[in-house]
Amino acid sequence: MITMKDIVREDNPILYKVAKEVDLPASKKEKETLKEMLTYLKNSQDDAIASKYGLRPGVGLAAPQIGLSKRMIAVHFQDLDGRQYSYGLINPKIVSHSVEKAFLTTGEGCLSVDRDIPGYVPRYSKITVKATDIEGNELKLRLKDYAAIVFQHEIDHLNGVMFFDHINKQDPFAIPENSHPIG
Ligand SMILES: O=CN(O)C[C@@H](CC1CCCC1)C(=O)N1NCCC[C@H]1C(=O)Nc1ccccn1
Ligand code: NI
Repeated sequence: MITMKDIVREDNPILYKVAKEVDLPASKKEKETLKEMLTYLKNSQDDAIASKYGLRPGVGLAAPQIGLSKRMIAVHFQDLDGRQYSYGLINPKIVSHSVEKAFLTTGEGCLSVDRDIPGYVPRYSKITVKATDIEGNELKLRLKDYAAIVFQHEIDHLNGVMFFDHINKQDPFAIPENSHPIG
């Protein structure tokens, strides 16, 4: 079972590497790991389990965060329209995106960052993601707003990019042009 001790923190160089593509079909071990990542998210959102094991609630997790430099992510959340997303994805790729941007009014955090870093994180408001799921099916997901933000945060981790890299250094709360707030 993945717990907070398995999650690497921002001083770990693995978070700044470009993760390697997974050779398909994924190995038994890779599939098992991806399932465990999804289970972490579900556990972390269950108050009883989260408090019992001291889990920080998360809606997404990328393999580098558990010390594995492989292109695998898990997401488990409902968007603001109540749409449920629960996926373990292999080699996710953003194949197209809007010009328009969006940002969470709360800013962002990260399970690998044990401090609050204030500021808006501008991201594309719409993206299309292609990936392979745990069963080996090719997926094409059209995502917008909160869902688009979560997936971009996770795919960034596969490219060694952290949420704070996107915050405007001069004015962290500057409203990016051609963008809209979420939440
Ligand atoms: O790479 C992945 N991560 O670092 C886990 C992050 C991913 C999200 C951050 C912004 C977009 C994706 C994460 O989930 N969080 N960030 C740190 C603490 C809070 C937590 C969170 O937003 N929790 C949450 C939100 C809504 C409902 C339930 N729980
Ligand atoms: Ni993160």
